[in-house]
Amino acid sequence: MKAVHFGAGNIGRGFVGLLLHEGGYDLVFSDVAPTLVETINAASEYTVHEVGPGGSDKTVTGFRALDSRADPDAVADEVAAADVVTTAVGPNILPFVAPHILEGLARRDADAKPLQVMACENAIGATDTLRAEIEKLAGDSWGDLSTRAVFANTAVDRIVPAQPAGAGVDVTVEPFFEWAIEQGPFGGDLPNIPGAHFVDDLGPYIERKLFTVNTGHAATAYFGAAAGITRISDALADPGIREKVEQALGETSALLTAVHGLDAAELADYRATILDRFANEALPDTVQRVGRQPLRKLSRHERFIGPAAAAAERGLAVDGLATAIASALRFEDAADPQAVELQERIRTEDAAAFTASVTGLEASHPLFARVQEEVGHRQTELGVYSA
Ligand SMILES: NC(=O)c1ccc[n+]([C@@H]2O[C@H](COP(=O)([O-])OP(=O)(O)OC[C@H]3O[C@@H](n4cnc5c(N)ncnc54)[C@H](O)[C@@H]3O)[C@@H](O)[C@H]2O)c1
Ligand SMILES: O=P(O)(O)OC[C@@H](O)[C@@H](O)[C@H](O)[C@H](O)CO
Repeated sequence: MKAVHFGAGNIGRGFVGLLLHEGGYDLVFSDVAPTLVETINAASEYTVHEVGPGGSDKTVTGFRALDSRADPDAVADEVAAADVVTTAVGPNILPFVAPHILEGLARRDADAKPLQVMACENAIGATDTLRAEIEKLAGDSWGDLSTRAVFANTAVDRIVPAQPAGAGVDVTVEPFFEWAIEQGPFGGDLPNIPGAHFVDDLGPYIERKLFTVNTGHAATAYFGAAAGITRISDALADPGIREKVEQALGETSALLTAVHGLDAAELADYRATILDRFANEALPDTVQRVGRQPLRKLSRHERFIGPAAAAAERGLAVDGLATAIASALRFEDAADPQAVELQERIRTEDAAAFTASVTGLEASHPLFARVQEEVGHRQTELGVYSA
């Protein structure tokens, strides 16, 4: 069995690649970073170091890597002959992966089993987004090609920090992981991924994950950055920060109970487990990595505005989420183009226009005025004019 995985970065090697290897797949990584591709091809095995309570080392073998910019032809051939294709490139990169999958489907034997495609990104419906990109590119030819692949949404959860320079292909990760996958699209012929669980309705799983793990993580990062803290575990060790993160997560849990009927006591346990994971001192994770791309994180269906908007529509509390959003508006990182753009725009756009374009909220939405108010506070703090 063969799996082609796009994005040989942190989660690609430290989670998706590891589980596919354990499931018996030969692994072909496809990436656009030539040095990373070379380093992977120079190694015959790599180690996934799980650090923290219960962690152990896992060895991955049977892999190689391709540079999809230098050798798109080889990537298409690998996709044509693969059983599974996965991605972990970032939701904004999916349009650049789509042409490779489409070309692979065009070259695929029409009698072969359908290719099983799963995007493993932190976003609701990421595989649907990838499929839509492929369909758009294919145009009229999609009618024939669509039978050559099945597409399943997934929710992946494992914290994989940025790896230190010199680590080679090895990856340091937390021991915890969870991978939930929609099972309907496979028609009973499930991919062999040990430890993954297949579910009928992914909606509650992806929302529970994104609006708890990722809301709490990003809130910890932005509160931590505002306090001059670098490590996520140090940020959460600050009682004032922890209290604010817990307040925001109390609100997202109330929403998940209201929308999906999730049990409040089980959600409390889930939150406690997650905060323990953030507090893992053995994991060298930073507020810069977790807070990266703040414009994406402040967009309409993401970890802050998504749950806060839905909560406001139901008349549920949003004070904790609004405080986290206010902190996100203060995130600065000269090495992160979105953080630079965020700070530039907050200095130059009026509060209402900024709120509308960054969050995607309509001015009439019950959350709009609250976010606009936080934008105004930030502008006052910066001494810039707000209309
Ligand atoms: N790191 C985590 O803890 C974690 C956990 C769950 C989900 N995720 C999600 O996984 C995705 C990747 O995150 P990451 O932390 O591994 O990031 P990363 O930056 O470590 O890895 C991304 C990789 O994608 C490669 N890439 C960029 N453009 C590409 C292209 N066009 N084709 C192929 N490869 C390309 C990059 O070179 C890089 O190696 C994101 O959507 C993230 O939200 C990350
Ligand atoms: O990858 P992002 O930028 O969407 O979010 C940063 C982190 O919160 C994220 O990578 C987590 O570590 C991960 O989602 C844990 O499963």
